[in-house]
Amino acid sequence: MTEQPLNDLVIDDVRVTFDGFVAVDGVSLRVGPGDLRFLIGPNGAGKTTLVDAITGLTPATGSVRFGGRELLGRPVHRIVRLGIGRTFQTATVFENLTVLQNLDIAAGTTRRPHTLLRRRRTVPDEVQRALETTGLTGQRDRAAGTLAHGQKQWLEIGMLLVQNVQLLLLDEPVAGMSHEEREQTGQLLQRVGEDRTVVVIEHDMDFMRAFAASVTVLHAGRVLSEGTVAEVRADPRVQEVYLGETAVA
Ligand SMILES: Nc1ncnc2c1ncn2[C@@H]1O[C@H](COP(=O)(O)OP(=O)(O)OP(=O)(O)O)[C@@H](O)[C@H]1O
Repeated sequence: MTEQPLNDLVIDDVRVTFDGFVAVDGVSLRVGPGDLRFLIGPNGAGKTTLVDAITGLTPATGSVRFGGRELLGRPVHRIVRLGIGRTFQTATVFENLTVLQNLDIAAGTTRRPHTLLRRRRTVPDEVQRALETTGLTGQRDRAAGTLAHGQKQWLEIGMLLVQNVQLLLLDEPVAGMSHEEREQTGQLLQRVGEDRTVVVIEHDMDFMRAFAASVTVLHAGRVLSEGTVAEVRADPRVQEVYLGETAVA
């Protein structure tokens, strides 16, 4: 096995209930670095709730381990410190600050607030690498609020990279993007996923088909199917669930 077990995400029998309603009903799955796992499923399947459980936003039972460490029961900030980061459907960047300043703040550099706002000659290595990986080098002095929609999402991913995040959980990263932005985002996720563990919640089946290395299908809080894109597309249970929705097959 070439995977580093240390950075495997191992989810075992996770359950989340809201006032007796079971939103996640005993989900188990495993994702390793180098994989690009897409988490798909109809509305209400439990995808976001599962990610909320992993990141400490909602209480859950069972076990979620990353790098061998149990995450369930830890507060959000401690989970972040273990190298776990997520994005939401709407990018959360500081619109009035430049791309560089956003990355600086995410990197937690020790500069004081007033010096953070000043332009500077040297850029820390991890910030430079994040600019290059996300293709934002040419935009570094632009206010984040003036970026195109896709660029804001890439900046948000860059903000996770400078924090040395090893597990990225991305919620519909290409929603609202142009075709070209989707292609670029897919390539970015492939680069990021080469040596990190990446889980992408997605409704866009074309994007999933083009870029997923593996797929987990959730339905009614449970894992319905799992495998390569071809395997889940061929699964009659998946076709049944998606009948009348976006065609998977
Ligand atoms: N805080 C909450 N309180 C009560 N029910 C909730 C809460 N959060 C989610 N749910 C319910 O849990 C179920 C799973 O929701 P979740 O948002 O995880 O689904 P999803 O697969 O992410 O759907 P979508 O693709 O529409 O975002 C839904 O029936 C939802 O209504």
